[in-house]
Amino acid sequence: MSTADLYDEYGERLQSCDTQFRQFGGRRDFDGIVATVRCFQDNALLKSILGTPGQGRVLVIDGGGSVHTALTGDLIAQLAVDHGWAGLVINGAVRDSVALGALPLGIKALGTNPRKSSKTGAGEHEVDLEFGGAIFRPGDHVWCDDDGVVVLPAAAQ
Ligand SMILES: O=C([O-])CC(=O)C(=O)O
Repeated sequence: MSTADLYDEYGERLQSCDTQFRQFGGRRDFDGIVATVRCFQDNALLKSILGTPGQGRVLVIDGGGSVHTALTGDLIAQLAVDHGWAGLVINGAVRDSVALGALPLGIKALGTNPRKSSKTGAGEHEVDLEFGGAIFRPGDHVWCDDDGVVVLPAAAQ
């Protein structure tokens, strides 16, 4: 179902994220149960999460809107594919964008930067995130397509 059709069905029970993401993955329509991570210019934590079974979930990554460093490149995205993740929603940047477009993974992000992120592991996993006027809680359902990113709270399902 498209995000617009979902909005028509659920109305304001559905949250629509105002952030104007770009599409980078080889899958433009993707959805799944939300997992979350918050990290700022550091991608060791999200890499470790994407190395665990995704079971069709979407990892929502709040990088604080920074496009100063790339939070994901082709190696981390391939790790996500190999572990069964449906997609990534990144409030931050990616790199290796041409290679990302060839992967069977949804990837929404703000933009690109070739600069690497640090690898300290700083960040928080499975916390509630808020950006673009939407709240992403672990266990919610998120849908993404060319029109946007919408979230249905687990409580409204
Ligand atoms: O290692 C990194 O920081 C990200 C990266 O380039 C990749 O996933 O290929």
